[in-house]
Amino acid sequence: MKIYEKAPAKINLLLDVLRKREDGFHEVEMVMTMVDLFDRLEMEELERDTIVISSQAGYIPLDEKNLAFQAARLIKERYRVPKGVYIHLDKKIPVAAGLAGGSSDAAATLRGLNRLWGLRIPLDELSRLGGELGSDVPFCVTGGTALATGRGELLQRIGNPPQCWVILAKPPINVSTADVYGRFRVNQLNTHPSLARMMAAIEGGSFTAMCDALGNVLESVTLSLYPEVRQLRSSMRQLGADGVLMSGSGPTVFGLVAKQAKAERIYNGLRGYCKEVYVVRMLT
Ligand SMILES: C[C@@](CO)(OP(=O)(O)O)[C@H](O)COP(=O)(O)OP(=O)(O)OC[C@H]1O[C@@H](n2ccc(N)nc2=O)[C@H](O)[C@@H]1O
Ligand SMILES: Nc1ncnc2c1ncn2[C@@H]1O[C@H](COP(=O)(O)OP(=O)(O)O)[C@@H](O)[C@H]1O
Repeated sequence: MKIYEKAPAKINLLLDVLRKREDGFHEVEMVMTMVDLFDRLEMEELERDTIVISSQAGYIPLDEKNLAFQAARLIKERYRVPKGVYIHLDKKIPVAAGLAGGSSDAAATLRGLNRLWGLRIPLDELSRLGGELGSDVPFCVTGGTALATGRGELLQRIGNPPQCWVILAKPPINVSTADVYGRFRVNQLNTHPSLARMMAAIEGGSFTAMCDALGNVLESVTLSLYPEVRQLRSSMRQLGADGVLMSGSGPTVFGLVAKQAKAERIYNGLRGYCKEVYVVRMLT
């Protein structure tokens, strides 16, 4: 039997870091949501007890370093499934972009294999299992819009953000999340974004208030390391985006606008010097 699973990209509408923990991770507060830019996974059961990954993308590992491989191995071992699986990843989400492409592939693998092997694992259990693979995986398992705390694995579902268009632009550099967190110093921050304002904006359905409440403290690291990200952020703003922010540890910058025509104008303006630009919507 063959099954298909979609793996959407995420953006962080708010990302605050509260402190560095003893285990090396950072305690965060994040408001995360999904957008309609997807990787597509095809999974087929194998009688042979092996995990095989393929992809049209030449720039990701296909061995045990692949997060989909790790997800398949984890669920197989934990639930003692004596079967194998072939997983094809049709990659559309840019890699190492701050859009959680790998984490979402891992999450889609957990959801897909739960179905393929008839395991009937409840979604919250699957989400907890995802936490063993990475901090963003639990959110990617459940999707929607959520407030994520802890190292990102503690989730509280919140309402949908006001509908709008999202322009994603990724400069041609790869950013390591570990490196960005490693360079981050919480005591060098002058301000923190207001979670209360973001929550009120979403609850009240106010697009303008949501744009005003956007904030990501990791910009302090990535923007100073990579001037091209800072430049892209300014261009997005100059071209008329109502809200602009870097997603996660970067380097993808997103712009929010209410009208499709404006999104298309910004897309055309950016395409001149940025190859990877997408116009998407938030998934509600
Ligand atoms: C920054 C964020 C925001 O959503 O996303 P991306 O930019 O990766 O998309 C996440 O916090 C990234 O989550 P994820 O990519 O799953 O990170 P992990 O694999 O768990 O961790 C990679 C490394 O980042 C650091 N890390 C991660 C999460 C966290 N709360 N504190 C940390 O210090 C650790 O050094 C860890 O070794
Ligand atoms: N299925 C996958 N898709 C993308 N990257 C993957 C995958 N599996 C492992 N990786 C590795 O994970 C790292 C982070 O990739 P990604 O999840 O796209 O980053 P980010 O969380 O910043 O968006 C990359 O170095 C990549 O080689």
